[in-house]
Amino acid sequence: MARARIAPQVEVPGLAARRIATDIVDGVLRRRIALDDQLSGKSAHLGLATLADRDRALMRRLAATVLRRLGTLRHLVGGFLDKGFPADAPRTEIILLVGAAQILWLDVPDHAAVDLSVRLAQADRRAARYAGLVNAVLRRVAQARATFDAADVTRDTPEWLLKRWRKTYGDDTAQAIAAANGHEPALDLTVKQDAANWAERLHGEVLPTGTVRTSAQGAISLLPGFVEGAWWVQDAAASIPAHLFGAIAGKDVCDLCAAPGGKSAQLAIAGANVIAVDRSPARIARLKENFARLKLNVETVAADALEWQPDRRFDAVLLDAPCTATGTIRRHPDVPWLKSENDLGILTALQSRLLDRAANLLKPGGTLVYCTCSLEPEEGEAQIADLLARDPRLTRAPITAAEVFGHAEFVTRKGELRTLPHYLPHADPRWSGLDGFFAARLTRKPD
Ligand SMILES: C[S@@+](CC[C@H](N)C(=O)[O-])C[C@H]1O[C@@H](n2cnc3c(N)ncnc32)[C@H](O)[C@@H]1O
Repeated sequence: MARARIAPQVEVPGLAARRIATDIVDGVLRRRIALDDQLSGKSAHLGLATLADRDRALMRRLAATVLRRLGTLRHLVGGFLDKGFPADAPRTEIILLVGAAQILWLDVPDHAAVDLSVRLAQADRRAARYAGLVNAVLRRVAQARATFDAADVTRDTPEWLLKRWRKTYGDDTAQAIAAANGHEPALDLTVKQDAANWAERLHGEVLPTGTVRTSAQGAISLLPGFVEGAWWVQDAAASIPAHLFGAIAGKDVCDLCAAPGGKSAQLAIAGANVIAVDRSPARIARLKENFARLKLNVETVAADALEWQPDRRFDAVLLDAPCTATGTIRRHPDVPWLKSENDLGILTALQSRLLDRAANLLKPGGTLVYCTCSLEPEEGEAQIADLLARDPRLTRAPITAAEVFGHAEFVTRKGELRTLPHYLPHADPRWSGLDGFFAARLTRKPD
C-alpha cells in the first residue's frame, strides 16, 4: 500500500466527538480501561471537557453502541476486508467500527459518517495509509444496511460467556439474555420518597420494585431532584437485596462492600444504623459525596473487609461482593470484553473468604444477605451451597415471591433471588429488563 501523508486535523463539527469515542473504545479494547473510568473521575478522557452537551451525549452513545454490538460490527465490517483488519494500524479497526455504528444505528447521514471516519484515519500516523480503505468499506456498509441482519445478537456475546449461559440457563434463555443486552436500557432511580411524584416530574414510571424508570437523557446532575438529593441512580434489580432484611429500623447493619453506596443509602433511609466499609479509599470518597448530597448520615470505614476488626458484631450484614458483573452488560457493555473466565476463579475465591468474614461479624440470630450482579452460578448459588456446607451456624432463610413485589419468577426453588436481564418485559425494549442479580438470605443460629 502507498505511503499516505498524515493530514493535519481540521476541526470540523462533530469530529471531536468521533475522535473521543474512538479513543475510548480503543481504551477498552486495547488498554483494558473500563468505560465508566474513561467517562468520569481521575482517568476520564481529557477531551470530554471540550465537548458541548449534545456532542458528549453522542460520543457516549457511540462508544456504548460499538461495545454493545462489537461482534456484529466486526462480522459485518470484517466481511468487506479481504486481508482482515490491518494489524500494522490497529486504530483503523476502531475507526471502521465507530463509522459503521453511526451508519447502522445512529441518526447520522451516511456521507457524514464516512467523511468523519476518513478524517480520523488521515490524522492517525499509522491508519493514514488506510484512509482510502476506510472510505470504501464504510460505503459498502451503507449499501449493505438494508439487507444485513443485525438482529443476531448472539455474536455480541463472547463465545466463552454464551457457552456458560447456555449450560446454566438453556439455549432459549441464553438467547434472551443476549438479546436483552443488545438494548440500551432506560435510567433507573431509587427515590427517597414519593416515587409517583418523581416519576411524573421525570416523565417516567414506577416499577413494581418502587424504582422510577425514566428515559431522561443528558447529564444526570442536571436532572430535577439531583441537587436536592431526592434520588440516586440504581438499577431496579440492585435495589432488591436491601429489602430482604425486612424491618431494619434501629438495627446495627454492616455493609461490607459498600461503595458507591446505593444499598447503604436504602438501609439508612429504612432507619438502620449503617456502617459502610469498602476497600477502596477513592470509592469511599465517592460514597461520602453521595451521602452528603442525599443528606444521609452513615459511618464509613476505608478498609479491607478481610482484615477489618470492628469492636462489635452486627444484627445484619450485607455482602454485595465484587464479581464478574456479567448481569450488568446492558448498562456496562464493556464488561464482556474486559472480563475473562480467569477472573471467575480469582473472584470466587475472594467471595468465599468475604462470606466467611461476613458470617463471623454476625450476632447470633443475625441476618446475612449476600448478593452479586453476576449471572454465573459459581458467584451465586454455588457460593451459598458451599458456605452452608462448611458453616453449620448458618441456615438459609428462604425469600418469598411476596418479598420481591410478587415476582415469583425472581425466586428459585431454594428461595434465592435470581433476576435475569430479559425479565420485566415491555413492548418498548428500552423500557424492559433489569440487571441479572443473585441474592440469598441466611440467618445465624443462636449460640
Ligand atoms: C459490587 S461493588 C459494591 C456496590 C455497592 N454495594 C452499592 O450498592 O453501591 C463491590 C465493592 O467491593 C469493594 N471491595 C472489593 N474487595 C473488597 C474487600 N476485600 N473489602 C472491602 N471492600 C471490597 C470494591 O471496592 C467495590 O466498591
